[in-house]
Amino acid sequence: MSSEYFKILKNKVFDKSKWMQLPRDVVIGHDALDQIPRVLEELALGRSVLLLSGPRTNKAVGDRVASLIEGQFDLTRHVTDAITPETIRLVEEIGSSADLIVAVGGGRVIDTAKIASFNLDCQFVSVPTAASHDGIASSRASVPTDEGSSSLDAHPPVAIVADTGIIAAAPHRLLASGCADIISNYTAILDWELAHRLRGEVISEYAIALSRMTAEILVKDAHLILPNSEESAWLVTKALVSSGVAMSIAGSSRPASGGEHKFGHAVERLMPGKVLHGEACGIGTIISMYLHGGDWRGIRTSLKKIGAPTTPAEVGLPDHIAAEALMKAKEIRPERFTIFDMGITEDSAAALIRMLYRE
Ligand SMILES: NC(=O)C1=CN([C@@H]2O[C@H](COP(=O)(O)OP(=O)(O)OC[C@H]3O[C@@H](n4cnc5c(N)ncnc54)[C@H](OP(=O)(O)O)[C@@H]3O)[C@@H](O)[C@H]2O)C=CC1
Ligand SMILES: O=C(CO)COP(=O)(O)O
Ligand SMILES: [Zn+2]
Repeated sequence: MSSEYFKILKNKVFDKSKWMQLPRDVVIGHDALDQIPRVLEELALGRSVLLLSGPRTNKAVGDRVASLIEGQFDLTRHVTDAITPETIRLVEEIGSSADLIVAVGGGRVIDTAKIASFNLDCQFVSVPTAASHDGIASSRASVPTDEGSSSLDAHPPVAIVADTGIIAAAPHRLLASGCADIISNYTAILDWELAHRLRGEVISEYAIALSRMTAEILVKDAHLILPNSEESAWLVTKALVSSGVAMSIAGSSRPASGGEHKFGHAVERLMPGKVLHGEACGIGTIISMYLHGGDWRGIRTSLKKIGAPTTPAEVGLPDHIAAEALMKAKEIRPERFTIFDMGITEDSAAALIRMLYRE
């Protein structure tokens, strides 16, 4: 092995063209939460655990996880209610002597743990309480910033424990949002291939194949995705893990995030907290697929079947904000070339919103 390889190892700088990081243990199923003590013992990373959760999930699931591991591990708990540089720094302070962070919650909690553990040089375990996003297993972390850059290099969880009972009991809106996050892989891939043809951007055929296959399986099984069903929770969680692995293979979020995600990030900036991540990305996928000349009606049908919103109005987003988000999308992470960089104007953005969401 080259000396460069060792230099990379020593400095913990991950050259994503050479180095894929993947989760080690993945436990998905009924009562999976009960496996947490065993998973932590087998990881043997130390006794000091920071348990991180969100305001809602702390009571519902955080308390259960705490009761399973306290006594066996030296436990500190913290509830985080947003993902900002400040909230991440606070987690880093509280967790400065932790051997491991256990993140119990939605995407914001998991991403916070991902970044804090990466910066603290310790591992984290992902305990999703909802199948609402494909960051469950990914090595990327999404953070809104003023510059518009929203995806950071981090590391994947060392283990994932996804309890299908808990995920099935979460509001269906969250599960549908996770499905929409997966369905958006279709246009993310088209954007990546476009950037490859037009700009010579390097693509990963393996990451593309896995990402596309994940979306295809989900769409094929759309009729099985129902509220309050552990089978549905299991299907969607597996898809989210698979999509996260595609990102790890790519070394970027490219196979799962294109123009539809930039639109989603723009919506989040214009109306923070109004629309779930996957919901906004799903709505953006319809426009992106239309512009790519693909089967945008098929995308809309799949989203509807799953119970995900297909129009800005359904999520309380006024048309003019949706049009503004479409214009703003290209300012977000401008180095990521997508179909939305191909000449959208204010007039065409407004016309697209009117036409695609009124039919
Ligand atoms: N790193 C990556 O690769 C990816 C990252 N993301 C990021 O993830 C985030 C989106 O994740 P998402 O989960 O949609 O949003 P949030 O983490 O904001 O969660 C949405 C809401 O759902 C609540 N919730 C979670 N689980 C349950 C449950 N079991 N019962 C009731 N309520 C529950 C949360 O509670 P609480 O208040 O307790 O938090 C929160 O209020 C975004 O920041 C996005 O950018 C998305 C995709 C990929
Ligand atoms: O949401 C993601 C994939 O679903 C991650 O994408 P971003 O890199 O756009 O944050
Ligand atoms: Zn996403």
